[in-house]
Amino acid sequence: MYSWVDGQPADSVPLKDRGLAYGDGLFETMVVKAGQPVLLDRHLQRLDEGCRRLALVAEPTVIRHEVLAYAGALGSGILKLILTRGDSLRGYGINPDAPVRRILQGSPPATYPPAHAIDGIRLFACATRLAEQPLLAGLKHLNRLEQVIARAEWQDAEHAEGLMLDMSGRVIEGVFSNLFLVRNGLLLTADLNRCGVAGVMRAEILAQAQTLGVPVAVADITVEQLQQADEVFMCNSVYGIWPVRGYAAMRWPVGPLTRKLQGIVRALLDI
Ligand SMILES: C=C(O[C@@H]1C=C(C(=O)O)C=C[C@H]1N)C(=O)O
Ligand SMILES: Cc1ncc(COP(=O)(O)O)c(C=O)c1O
Repeated sequence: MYSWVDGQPADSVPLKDRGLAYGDGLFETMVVKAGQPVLLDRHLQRLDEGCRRLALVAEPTVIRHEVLAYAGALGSGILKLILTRGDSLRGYGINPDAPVRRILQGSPPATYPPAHAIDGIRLFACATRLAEQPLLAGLKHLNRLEQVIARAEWQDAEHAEGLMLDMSGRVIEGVFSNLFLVRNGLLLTADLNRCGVAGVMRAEILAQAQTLGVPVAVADITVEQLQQADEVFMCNSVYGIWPVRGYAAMRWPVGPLTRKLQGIVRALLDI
């Protein structure tokens, strides 16, 4: 399906686009089912927060309207929304008059091996560490070189995802997912105030767990805590939940809370 730029069919952006020059922008990747974007409100909420923190002046009503129209035309698949700070001349200085650019791209539904969700995955131990930058932490901004470098660390099919630590050795997230662990009935995910992307699926899982009455915590996670976990799983807004069976020499069974949350998320994503 054709991409749209500022609401019009297009397959290119100007060379002066600041998303290209500096990664000056944000993106959202969402699943579309029967013409409807799944978890749209959460995606738009994160985008709004990103716009606020980067001082990007976007038009939320126009964006929502355009995403819904594009999703309707796509039918089912993956919708990627990119916002950039539009055009500027050479140099970092912002042109306050340049309108934010909206890019919408559609692709076919994701085709991950069903075994990832059924049997669980092994995590590659990424050597690439996440740098701490509270100004950007949590945002899904366009500067994703850490993830690009980390994803190039492994090519084998044994590892479906990689685990990333921060510079201090805290367990943060996957290369394209967030991490949860379960220990003595408590569901724990990493504090993302220094680095990491605050995933839409992570937010949904925290909310669903609270509805189920499961105690949840958002806190720093050490490698020792990971080792002692009863269950570990990864999540993102496209594949839902993948149980984790192994990381380095650590092993975990696929546990009951992982399966329960997986069932809820599968129903949401219709997978
Ligand atoms: C990097 C993108 O999106 C992320 C990756 C996935 C995925 O590969 O499953 C899903 C959602 C996002 N977390 C992208 O370019 O769309
Ligand atoms: C680094 C990183 N962490 C986490 C996620 C999961 O985010 P979401 O649940 O919004 O798909 C992504 C997806 O892009 C990501 O790139």
